[in-house]
Amino acid sequence: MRIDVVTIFPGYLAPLREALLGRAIEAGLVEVAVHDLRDWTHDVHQAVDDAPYGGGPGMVMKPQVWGEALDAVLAADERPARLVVPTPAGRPFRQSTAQAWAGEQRLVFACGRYEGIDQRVVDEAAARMPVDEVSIGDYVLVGGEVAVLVMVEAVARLLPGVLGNPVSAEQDSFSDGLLEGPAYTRPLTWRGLSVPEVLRSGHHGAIARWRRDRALERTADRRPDLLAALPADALDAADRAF
Ligand SMILES: Nc1ncccc1[N+](=O)[O-]
Repeated sequence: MRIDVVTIFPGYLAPLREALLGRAIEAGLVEVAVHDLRDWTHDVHQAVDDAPYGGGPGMVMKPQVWGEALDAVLAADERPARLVVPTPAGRPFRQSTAQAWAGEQRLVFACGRYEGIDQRVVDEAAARMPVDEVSIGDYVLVGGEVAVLVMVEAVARLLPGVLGNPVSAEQDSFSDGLLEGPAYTRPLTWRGLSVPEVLRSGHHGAIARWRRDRALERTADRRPDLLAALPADALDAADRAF
């Protein structure tokens, strides 16, 4: 997969080259190219924004600059691309979104700052490629760069070979619609607190049942909305206690 990010703060995306993702890039599992939007300005001030039509606070990013930038970035590789625009006004980004995007050959992220990007950039792009305006949460960040770090990590870890043990991608929180329950490792007792007996029993059936009960309990407590959204057949008789 090739990932391109267009931003006025390329330095914000430096963490993409660290750790897990850094190794995936070195292994050629994913290519990442970060582009400075200002490279496509032509004025001495390298202006990327202007006052909003209709008035109101803040500035809107100019369509001409974005149009030239996206044309150039898209032309750099013939693989079909999906354009992703992080925005608080977007559809929610979920694990299912990450799973869907993991099948893409190319993702191009357009990081908006200020009050966003002139809508015509998205509308014009949508005529020639899939475009997703997505939000990582109901709070307002200063720009889309942090959201891109979140989304790239969520997608890249699903790519074959990126995670050491791929099974854990399936057993993630959300992959079965429930939150993950508590996890424990050595020592057996720590500051007077012991690991639940069942996890040391070697009885895989009981362990699986205990883990599901803890996941159901935690989901009912912290995310009742997820429990309510589960398909009817997702809960078996033993689950219905929650
Ligand atoms: N929440 C956000 N705030 C600003 C830009 C992007 C955002 N997002 O969630 O993608």
